[in-house]
Amino acid sequence: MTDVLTRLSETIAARADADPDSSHTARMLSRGPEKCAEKFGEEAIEAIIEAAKGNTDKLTYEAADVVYHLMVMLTARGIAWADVLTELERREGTSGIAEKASRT
Ligand SMILES: N=c1c2ncn([C@@H]3O[C@H](COP(=O)(O)OP(=O)(O)OP(=O)(O)O)[C@@H](O)[C@H]3O)c2ncn1[C@@H]1O[C@H](COP(=O)(O)O)[C@@H](O)[C@H]1O
Repeated sequence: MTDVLTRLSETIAARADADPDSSHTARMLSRGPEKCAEKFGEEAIEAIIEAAKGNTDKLTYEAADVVYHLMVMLTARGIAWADVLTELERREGTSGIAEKASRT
């Protein structure tokens, strides 16, 4: 059984050729990668505001918007969700503190 994020990434990829009048994803992708990046930034700021306020219900809702728009932005730049998962897997088990120390 595929997880919801993988299913969502597949839906977004499939919407690339869809009608922008009936698909929000197709509309975003038709506007180009810069607009997709701008929209991701707007959604991230909305999530930041709710996090700062401590409004947990709204933060959960905004977080879902952020994830969706992150995936749309990645798709607009031709990056597969599977590649992001591969990068996360590569990092698994490595502390961020240890990783940062190894850079210096
Ligand atoms: N997860 C989402 C999702 N999250 C948010 N949104 C849409 O993102 C839009 C954000 O609204 P805003 O008012 O902020 O932005 P906007 O209407 O584009 O306005 P502008 O910023 O362009 O002026 C809304 O229309 C939301 O419905 C999403 N649209 C689609 N999905 C998923 O994508 C699938 C495919 O959707 P379609 O591509 O629309 O078929 C759906 O089945 C869902 O699983």
